[in-house]
Amino acid sequence: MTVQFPKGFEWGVATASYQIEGAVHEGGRGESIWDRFSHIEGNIQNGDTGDIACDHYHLYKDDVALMKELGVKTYRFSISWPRIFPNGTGDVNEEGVQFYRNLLEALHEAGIEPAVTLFHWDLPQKLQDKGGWLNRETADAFATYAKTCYERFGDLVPRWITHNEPFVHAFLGHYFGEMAPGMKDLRATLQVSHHLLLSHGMAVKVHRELGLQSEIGITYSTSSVYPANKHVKDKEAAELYDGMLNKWFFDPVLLGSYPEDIKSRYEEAFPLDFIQDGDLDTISQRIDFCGINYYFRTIIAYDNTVPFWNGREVQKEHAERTAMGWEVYPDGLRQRLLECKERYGNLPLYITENGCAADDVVNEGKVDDSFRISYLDRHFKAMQEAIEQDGVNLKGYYLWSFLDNFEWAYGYDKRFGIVYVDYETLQRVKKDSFYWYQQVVKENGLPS
Ligand SMILES: OC[C@@H]1[C@@H](O)[C@H](O)[C@@H](O)c2[nH]c(CCc3ccccc3)c[n+]21
Repeated sequence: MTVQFPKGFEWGVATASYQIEGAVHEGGRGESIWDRFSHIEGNIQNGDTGDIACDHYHLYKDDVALMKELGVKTYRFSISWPRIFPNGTGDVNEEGVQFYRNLLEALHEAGIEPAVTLFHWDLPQKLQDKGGWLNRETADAFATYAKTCYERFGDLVPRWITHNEPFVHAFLGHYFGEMAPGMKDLRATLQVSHHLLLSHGMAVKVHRELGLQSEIGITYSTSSVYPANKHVKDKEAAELYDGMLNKWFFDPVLLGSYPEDIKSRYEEAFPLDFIQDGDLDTISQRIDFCGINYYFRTIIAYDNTVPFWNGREVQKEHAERTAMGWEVYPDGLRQRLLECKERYGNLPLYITENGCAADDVVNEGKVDDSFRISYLDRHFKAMQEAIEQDGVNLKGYYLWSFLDNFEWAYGYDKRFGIVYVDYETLQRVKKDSFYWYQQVVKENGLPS
């Protein structure tokens, strides 16, 4: 018995601009915060940068041809804001517009539907110089950038995603400090996260005002959060961590309010006075779908040395892990999808990212990545159970990632692609998982 998906389920692949494009000084592109951050000694493993990456900027036609061979219905990628507005605002860079029109036309020719992410962390440096997302005016700049993209590309884009993972950009970029712009300040982090969500709402509003036929949503990083054991302290800590990681970002958009339990703890330390009247109405504009990026589950133990959410991540002994050290836990995906349905109702969901890093090597022109095939197979089974048994309104899946690419602070060591990239020659090599996924797409299901 094969594992069958509903008719019309959309199979896709995903990438992001800074991670694959390269050509950072070409086509009129302005500097982004990731150009600045990756060129600071010590920030990125092996001193890697996105200067060349997969050189997708020059090789996009070959990459689209590979996607066509793969047979996917849809392709999620991000537009680099500093290619459209080199200074963040002001004059539009026509060369940048032309690059994305060329890409969109190649996808259209190939019969592949684009899902375009407006912001996947590569903020124009000029805006960062004026405070970045700490500055409420960056939300206005984002709405102008979004409007320009709708106007220039709207005829070729059926699906828009405002933001990729506001939690990661806010917390890893402004609290934990391991991502651009490399800050370590919780109050700043919460102000950034609010302005990210506000800009999302403003961009949705503009989309509706233009009366576009396309659909629009937002993509969240997410994880199902489990208490380390049955103690009430661990359960409370898991609740607060879930509030910090998930509810803080999902609730304002889908319920129109911040979660009280974690909000009151933050307010004990500082006023959340960056939240202005009317902001939550703007943020909670109706959206057409929600994107879910799931990779692993999270286990939390009570730890009162951790401020605000009093919990720290603990690792399950002897768990199966990917090359990122992330636990392979497919049931956590089903759990998280069900939680979303139960808390937010049954709005359409897409898995906008899922996949795994593995230590892939090329051997006589082939890459045996059976571990990745096993990871994907088990997550597809969990998705299918969520649809068939839990009634989750899951409409599609974007595999992270189409190509091996620049894995942020980890550089190029971590390979997530179903297509291997030789960074010396930029040659692409189809991994075994490429052929396996090609079959899944063709059959709309798994051989059991
Ligand atoms: O790490 C693999 C990919 C990145 O290459 C993508 O650019 C980014 O969108 C992305 N997000 C995640 C998950 C991040 C996460 C952090 C903390 C909690 C839950 C999820 C994994 N990935």
